[in-house]
Amino acid sequence: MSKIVIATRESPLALWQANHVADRLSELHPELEVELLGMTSRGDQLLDRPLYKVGGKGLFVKELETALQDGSADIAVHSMKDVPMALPPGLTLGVICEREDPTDSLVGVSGFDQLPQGARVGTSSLRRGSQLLRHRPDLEIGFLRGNVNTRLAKLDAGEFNAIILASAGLKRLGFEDRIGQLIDPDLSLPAGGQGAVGIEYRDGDDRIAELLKPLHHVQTAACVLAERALVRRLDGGCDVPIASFALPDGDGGLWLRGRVGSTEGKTLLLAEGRGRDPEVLGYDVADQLLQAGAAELLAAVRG
Ligand SMILES: NCc1[nH]cc(CCC(=O)O)c1CC(=O)O
Repeated sequence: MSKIVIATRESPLALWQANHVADRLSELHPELEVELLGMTSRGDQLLDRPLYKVGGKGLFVKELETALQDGSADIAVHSMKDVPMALPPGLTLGVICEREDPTDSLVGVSGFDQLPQGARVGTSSLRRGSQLLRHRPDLEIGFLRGNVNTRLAKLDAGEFNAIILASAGLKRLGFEDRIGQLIDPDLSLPAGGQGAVGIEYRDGDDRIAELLKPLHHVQTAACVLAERALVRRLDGGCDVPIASFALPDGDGGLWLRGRVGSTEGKTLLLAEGRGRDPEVLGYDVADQLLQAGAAELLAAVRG
């Protein structure tokens, strides 16, 4: 009997996603033995500091990739938002599953108009903070990290008037009723890969590629490829204020929007484009942002 070992982080959301992949694999291949290998990542340990200060890139995936490289696991299930733009040699992100809701959600109040002047909103994402301050410069952005459940508990303990979380995580974990408002992407353009789950495995592992094939979602993969090409060109990750979001343009191509902001929300560079080749489109929109001064803005954020 053949077997597949799935490496996953142990946060409730990561476990939900890994179990979801495990369930789908068991349905597709009833004889397959599916095993989960839970691991703690550096990103789950260093919770007292913002990601951009502890070297955000790769903090959530490194341990999982090591398990793939040393053979203790066959696949790793990731939130695409957390996966660095450059993969280690010998590994591939061959499968991107169908995207859940890619938006950000406002939790705690039913809309931004419900927040009084100077209200405290929790998020440690520079991307969310920058866009939110542009919309409502009076708000105070408060430090908020930890897994989805921890963040909701901090809101409930009264540390914030409202918090912002990815809609996908809330929906997957059964917290849909906590969503006060799905924030329009025009107000908070999502991060590259947000809402999509990707599966990484050893390049050339044909047995695994064959088992996973039905989980791949072509349209999601094209969108995420374009979004990540943009972020890669800007040398960014989820640790910098870059938004990158693609949608099918209804004409067989993609519509990609990108934004780069300053942390205090005063500057927000916008660019967009349409095209059929996801990577070319991503680089094209990134180049527009670079021409508008994105590199200087990001250098100032990184300090
Ligand atoms: N950085 C943490 C992280 N990585 C992926 C998600 C949500 C799920 C997703 O985007 O697929 C979250 C939590 C959040 O941003 O609220």
